[in-house]
Amino acid sequence: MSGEAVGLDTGRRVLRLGTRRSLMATTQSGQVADRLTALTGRPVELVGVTTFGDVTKTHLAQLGGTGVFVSALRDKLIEGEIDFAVHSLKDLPTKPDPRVVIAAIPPRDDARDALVGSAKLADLAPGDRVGTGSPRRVAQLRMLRPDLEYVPIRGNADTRIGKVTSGELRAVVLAAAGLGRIGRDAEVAQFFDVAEMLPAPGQGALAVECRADDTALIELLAVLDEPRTRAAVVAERAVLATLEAGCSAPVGAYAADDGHILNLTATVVAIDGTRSVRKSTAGDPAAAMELGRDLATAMIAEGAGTLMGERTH
Ligand SMILES: NCc1[nH]cc(CCC(=O)O)c1CC(=O)O
Repeated sequence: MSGEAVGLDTGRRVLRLGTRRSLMATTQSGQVADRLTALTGRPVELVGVTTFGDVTKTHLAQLGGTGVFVSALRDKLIEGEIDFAVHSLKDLPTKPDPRVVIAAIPPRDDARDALVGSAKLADLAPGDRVGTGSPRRVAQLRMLRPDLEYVPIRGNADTRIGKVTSGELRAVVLAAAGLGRIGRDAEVAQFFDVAEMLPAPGQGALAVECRADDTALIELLAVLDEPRTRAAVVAERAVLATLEAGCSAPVGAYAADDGHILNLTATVVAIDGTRSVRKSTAGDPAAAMELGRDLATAMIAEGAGTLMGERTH
């Protein structure tokens, strides 16, 4: 989409939506843009932004910090070059940035992890090589299949799937939502039930972010918010924040409501897959934050902190 900005009339000018340039990012940004235009009549223009996470060759888990995909978009927001941004919620650091607000959390896509390859996990042969760059996935996969070889990989989903096609790896594990967004979900051999492989907190959900002082836009973007998804991801992220873990920690969490009660399950798994702490709880969606925080506190009492500590040297 494109169009002329109309002076200072914030009620009319084209809104600039900053997006990473990957197919996954432009697809999810485009969907949010179209939905916003459909609901409000406001035209939206996509503005491509290159992020450090897109150009670095460093393995993500070695970057040490969270939010490598996020900071470049936030910088553009603060500089006023874009009006809002769409992030994969699981890439957002739990530490709030006072300069920005999450103005909306749209309805969640598929939260599950998926195996791309020629066979289901149970049907792979001992020693088969499975690619994933995520300690959370490796730790949980090792619990299910300790006899496979787990190979750290990075790059966009296309690159990762290419390693299966080329025969370098037997399978790779990716987020189902991302595969759907790039039109590769037909290549999935197995969707992991959330009970056997807990997703990353916020997986499959998006965050629509704008400047904290842009009250008119905050009000406009609220039309995209879905309270049920928001409650679920608030609970999941409260687990992560209370555990003081980042997006590369072996922490899984998933919450969903049954119409009344929010059910939350979370796990911390030692990276070698030999030990884990896993707990579930349920409560009022209006108290999602406390639900997540209290569950994490109970997990820490059962040794979750020690398990996470063992992933670093
Ligand atoms: N960390 C990269 C990332 N961030 C969001 C997604 C997928 C989409 C989502 O979970 O919303 C992915 C790729 C993956 O984990 O396979």
